[in-house]
Amino acid sequence: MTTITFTYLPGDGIGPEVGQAAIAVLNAVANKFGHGLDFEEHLIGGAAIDAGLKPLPDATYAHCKATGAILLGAVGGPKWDHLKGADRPELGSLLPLRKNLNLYANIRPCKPYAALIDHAPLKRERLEGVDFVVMRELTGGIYFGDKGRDNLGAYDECRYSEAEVERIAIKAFDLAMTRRKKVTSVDKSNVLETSRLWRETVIKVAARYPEVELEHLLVDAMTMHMLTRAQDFDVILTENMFGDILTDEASVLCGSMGVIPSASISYGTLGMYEPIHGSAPDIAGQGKANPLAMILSAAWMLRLSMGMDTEAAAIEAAVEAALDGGHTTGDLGGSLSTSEVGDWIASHVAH
Ligand SMILES: NC(=O)C1=CN([C@@H]2O[C@H](COP(=O)(O)OP(=O)(O)OC[C@H]3O[C@@H](n4cnc5c(N)ncnc54)[C@H](O)[C@@H]3O)[C@@H](O)[C@H]2O)C=CC1
Ligand SMILES: CC(C)CC(=O)C(=O)O
Ligand SMILES: [Mg+2]
Repeated sequence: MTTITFTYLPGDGIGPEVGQAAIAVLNAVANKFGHGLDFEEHLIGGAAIDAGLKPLPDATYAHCKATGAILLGAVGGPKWDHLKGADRPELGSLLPLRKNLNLYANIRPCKPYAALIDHAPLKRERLEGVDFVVMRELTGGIYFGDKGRDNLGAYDECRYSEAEVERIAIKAFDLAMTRRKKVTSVDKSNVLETSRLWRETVIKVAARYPEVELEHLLVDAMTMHMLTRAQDFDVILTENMFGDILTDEASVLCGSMGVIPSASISYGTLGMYEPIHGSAPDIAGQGKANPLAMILSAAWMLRLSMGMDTEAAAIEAAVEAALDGGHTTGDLGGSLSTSEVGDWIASHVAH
């Protein structure tokens, strides 16, 4: 019997709500395919702080390292906003987890579901045929630089080494080779030195992939191109902060923040899987959160960390069926609660 083994980190806000829905779906997958399900739930972020622990408790990190497969909800929220530096959930738990596990490649897909095209706030012709993936660098850049306050004000340092740019570029080009063979690299090389290094390095890596078309765009213009000619993109390669911002924008093409999953990977099967959204304090505790991004993240965990393609595909088919049938939360125009959507998908997987 194969066992689905992972670390479950519900975190804060809607994290535990969408997490519970994903666990229900994973239970259904385990039953349907005759697998064991072995996961431990650990504290992270504000939930850990409230329990009197560090934002990333040692036991949490140790278990993540041991299983090498992590399903995370979200961390942070207004309750912990008064905290400073590494005492904050975001800086003290999520970022070190990504950095210490060397999860440098964050993959975020944008392929609007047919059932949602008329729901999105853009015209149908802007959305039909859209199918791109953002390859976001995740362990470098401004989020990880020296930061602080001094007598002049405040500062956040942005650094990238050539090796950091090269390895994420290789991931993007390798992915493009399995798709439509186009990489769009997004930077701000008209102003930033890190972006100049980024562009030079991407050009060097591109020389090793003669079949792949390479396009460069500046990030400010990219925010416009993404809404006006999204069909032109295949793999979008970008640094940490630009990828963070551009993928929230991509959620507009997909109909909601609640439908885009992500995988954070490096080498081998190690991976952390999480929705692109945050803890959504404005809707937390109300059963309104859309669990699809979390459920799809669980599917990616099965596929990328455990090689369970069939099981992942079963979840993805159930999500598509839920959307086709209108079994959705309010953000997508439906009337179901978070757990009702999770249960609907779990029962679809079970049949
Ligand atoms: N990976 C993580 O743990 C992340 C954590 N955060 C943290 O989350 C907190 C809230 O940040 P925000 O800027 O409000 O971003 P957010 O992504 O939590 O929410 C932005 C908007 O999208 C909506 N939304 C998000 N997820 C949704 C879902 N599953 N279903 C329906 N609607 C959804 C929210 O209601 C809100 O209106 C902050 O403390 C932030 O630092 C933010 C992003 C990622
Ligand atoms: C703490 C943030 C960097 C998390 C975030 O917004 C993200 O990874 O999308
Ligand atoms: Mg973000």
